[in-house]
Order: sequence, then structure tokens, then C-alpha cells
Amino acid sequence: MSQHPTFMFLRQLFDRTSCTYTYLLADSYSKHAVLIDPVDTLVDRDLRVISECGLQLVYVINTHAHADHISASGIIKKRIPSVKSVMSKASRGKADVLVKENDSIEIGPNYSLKVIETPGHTAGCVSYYLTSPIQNEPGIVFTGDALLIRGCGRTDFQEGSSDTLFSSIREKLFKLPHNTIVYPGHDYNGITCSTIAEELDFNPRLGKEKTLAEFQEIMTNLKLSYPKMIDVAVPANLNDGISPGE
Ligand SMILES: N[C@@H](CCC(=O)N[C@@H](CSS)C(=O)NCC(=O)O)C(=O)O
Repeated sequence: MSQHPTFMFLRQLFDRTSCTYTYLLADSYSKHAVLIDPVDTLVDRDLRVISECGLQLVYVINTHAHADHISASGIIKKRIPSVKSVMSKASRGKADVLVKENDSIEIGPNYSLKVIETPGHTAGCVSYYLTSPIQNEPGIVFTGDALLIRGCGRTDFQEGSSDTLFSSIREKLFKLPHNTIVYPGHDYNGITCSTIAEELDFNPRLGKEKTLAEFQEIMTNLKLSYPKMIDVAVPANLNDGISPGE
């Protein structure tokens, strides 16, 4: 990592319809920026923030092929053709950059997001781990719909698996430094972030006291209604945010 004087610019943006969090991250030195999980209906808002803050959007990153909203990847790439879309190779969808475990997405010369494959909500879910170049500053992990605050993604469609999600969270995310800040893909209770330590202690589905069998029982009995947009959103999100035939 280079030693340019910099700070991490981070904005958490919210979609009231799907309770999705979109993250805008930028290296203050180079102004290079990425958007994680932007929503198609909020492109104007997101691009306005980017422009007002003098940033240059380089990547649109999706943590997975969402079932509850369409990604803004396609619309943003039409408006800013230099932007590259990013998704996991395991999603088996279309994007400019297909990432896998341990790959990195650079944000200017100072920051990089390391890919951690965290399947279970979908087979292609990944989390992104940002280490600070500043010594002793906590890292940040963007967990998409794998680990939510005091919860986790559902596992009842898109090759979801409670066994797989349990091991993604317990064996990978919970092995990150305990002061790592957790920024999830959604929150339905008005909470914005957490830490690995808090989730280990207080996550009622798969905190450290819970067994795999208890987790499986919880996930089998969630009784969530089917996402209203799933039949439109998944095909579009596997096609770089463009509905097939558009
Ligand atoms: N009601 C929403 C869907 C809500 C939902 O199912 N959320 C997903 C993530 S988006 S597919 C989830 O995994 N939730 C876990 C939970 O415990 O709530 C809609 O109709 O779109």
C-alpha cells in the first residue's frame, strides 16, 4: 500500500423500498470511488452524491444477484461508460470483472477490498473486506446478505443452503478481527452497522453459542414471504443489471 495522505470516504445510503444499503467508498487522495450494491431506482441520488463530492466512480460492485431489487449496474454503465461492474464468478452471471476468493478490487492507490466467498444465502454471495492502511484502525467488512445485524440472509432459494451459510459465517466472517465493523446489505430494524464481536455474542441465529442443528431449525422455520421482485430481479441481476430482452 502506498503512503499518500488519505482517508477512507464512506457513505451508507439507504433504499426505503427494499431496505437495501448501498455503500459509496472512495480514496480521498485519488478520488477513485466504488459503489457496493446500488439500486436501479436510486441512480440519480447516488450519482449526485458522487458528483457533489468530486469523486470518480470506477467500479459498481454487487455482493450477489439480488432477489428483491434490480442492481443499478446496467444503468450506471450506460451513463458512465468507463465504469466496470463486478460480481462473483460463482454467481454465474454477467459482469465486467468476475471475482473469486482472495481477489482484490483496488480503490485508488491506498485501499483495496478483498473478496471473501460467503455462499449460503445464494451460491454466489461474496463479502468484501477493507483493511485500513492506518495502523490499529479497525477493518470493515461488507457482508451483503450473508451476515445481517442480529440475523443473516434467508436460505430458501437461489441455491441457498443453511449448512453452507453457517460455515461461511462461522468459519470465515467470525474469524476476522473481532473489532471489524460489519456493514450489511440490508437492515429491517433501523440499525446501521455492527461488529464481529457483537454478532458472535448476540446474533440470535448463529452467534457463538448456537449449533448447526439449532441454526438449521431456525432457518427452516423463518416463514418469510417470497420477495415480490424475485422473478424480475434475478434474471436482470445475472445479466449485469439489464432485464433480458431490454
Ligand atoms: N419482503 C422483502 C424480502 C425480505 C427478504 O426476504 N429479505 C432477504 C434479503 S433480500 S432477498 C433476507 O434474506 N431476509 C432475511 C431476514 O431474516 O429477513 C421483499 O418482498 O422483497
